[in-house]
Amino acid sequence: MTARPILTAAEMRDAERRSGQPERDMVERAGLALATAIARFTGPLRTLVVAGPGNNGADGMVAARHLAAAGWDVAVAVAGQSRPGSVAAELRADWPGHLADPAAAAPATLVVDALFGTGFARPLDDALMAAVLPLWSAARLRVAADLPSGVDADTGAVLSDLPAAHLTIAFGALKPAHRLQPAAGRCGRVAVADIGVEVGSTLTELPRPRVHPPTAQSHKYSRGMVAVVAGAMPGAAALAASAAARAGAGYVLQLMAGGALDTHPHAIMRRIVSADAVAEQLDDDRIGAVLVGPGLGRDADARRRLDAALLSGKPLVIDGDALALLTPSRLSRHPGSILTPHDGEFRRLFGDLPGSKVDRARAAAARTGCTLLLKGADSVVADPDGRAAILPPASPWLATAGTGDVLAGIVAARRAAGDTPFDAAAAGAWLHADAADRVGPGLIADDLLTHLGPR
Ligand SMILES: NC(=O)C1=CN([C@@H]2O[C@H](COP(=O)(O)OP(=O)(O)OC[C@H]3O[C@@H](n4cnc5c(N)ncnc54)[C@H](O)[C@@H]3O)[C@@H](O)[C@H]2O)[C@@H](O)CC1
Ligand SMILES: Nc1ncnc2c1ncn2[C@@H]1O[C@H](COP(=O)(O)OP(=O)(O)O)[C@@H](O)[C@H]1O
Ligand SMILES: [K+]
Repeated sequence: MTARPILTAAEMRDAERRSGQPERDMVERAGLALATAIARFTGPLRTLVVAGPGNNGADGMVAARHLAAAGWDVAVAVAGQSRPGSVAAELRADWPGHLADPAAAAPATLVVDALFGTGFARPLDDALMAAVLPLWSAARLRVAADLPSGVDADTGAVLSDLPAAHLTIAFGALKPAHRLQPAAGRCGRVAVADIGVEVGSTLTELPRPRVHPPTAQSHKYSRGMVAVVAGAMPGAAALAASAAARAGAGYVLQLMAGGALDTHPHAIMRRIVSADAVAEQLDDDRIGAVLVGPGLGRDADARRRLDAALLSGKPLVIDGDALALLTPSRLSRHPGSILTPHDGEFRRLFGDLPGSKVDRARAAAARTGCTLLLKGADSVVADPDGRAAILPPASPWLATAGTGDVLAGIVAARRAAGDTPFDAAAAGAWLHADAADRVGPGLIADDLLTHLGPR
């Protein structure tokens, strides 16, 4: 499946420039797409379009014209001065009705937020905020043109705390703020409208992965063998090992420091081995990926197990406790590994890096030569070659202990099956979120296991 591109504000402006289309034409297309989407979303409602001074406002003015022409009861409020001669100024001059000040505008059932889009990355000033907040609050339906006003298109930061949109029509392409939190949570449903601009980017939305169903020629080792190097906490490692098996690994070997050998599922080969014996166990050509971290512990014994995993020369997935025991310079000696930190683990390793979550993940990938799967409500996958992808919003019910272990197991299964590090991390994140959707509210990590796999 092709992945939808995600463009920063600057990349979008570039794409618009390169398209060679007159600005007015693009604004007309954007405004028509906005009006069409609104009319598809709802029947005629008393509507207030709040238009800013730039092209985002211009899009709103065009949408107002189309909705009014379709017989809707549309009022327009305008904020700020449009640059004389600009498309927005022309459209304001052409509006046949009254152009209200937002502070004096009457509330309406539907508010179209066409204040600011990609051109604006500051909080709304106090007077404007005081004027529009009651309008947004009173509306039963809020539709944002391109982006909800008050969010930073590139970082997903919320700069002005306005009530969330129910629907956002993104023009030309998704922007990072449609997928990065907290802004993504302010967008409601997001639809992308074609405005005749060709778009492409090294940043995409994370697409549904291809499944690798077994064939008549498959055998358990050809489907991928995963070794899980565990330590003090067998529960976390067992979740990861089970997830690897459910996600399609043909053979899963769990190397433990202790605990009960005879636990479910019995399909997993469990061995209690001393730290000294881990290297020997991993010296097996059939092993396609080694997962280290879930349930490893952080003591001296854990360090020796981790060393054995790192020195195995196998494709690595490094998670949890293993990340706590490592440094960026040590990780950079194992390029091609997949790192799966949450925000806390990431900060401990790499400090407070500047930029968006995508920028941070990319910087860590470049520094270590590893693929980053930076988890959270807006998981990001970034490769050292600069490619990156953002997972569409996943179920917040994933915020429960052990779900990260399950994710690491899925990623390891995909890596063992021959996916590249980037594809394995991306597929793992997608399948994990998909399993969470299938379980539904109230999930615990164990529930994900029985919902992994192709639909
Ligand atoms: N650039 C293009 O050719 C196209 C742009 N489109 C739309 O245009 C948007 C981007 O347009 P713009 O780049 O004009 O920017 P925006 O309309 O997003 O916002 C920038 C405007 O805010 C004003 N502004 C800056 N600081 C301010 C402050 N402190 N208080 C009040 N106003 C302030 C600026 O003067 C400027 O007019 C996109 O999000 C999209 O909706 C689409 O119509 C497609 C074509
Ligand atoms: N609010 C949320 N919305 C969506 N996904 C979330 C949210 N919080 C956590 N997740 C996901 O849940 C998993 C949690 O992993 P992690 O933090 O390692 O937990 P644990 O170590 O307990 O398993 C990750 O895949 C993360 O992306
Ligand atoms: K807007």
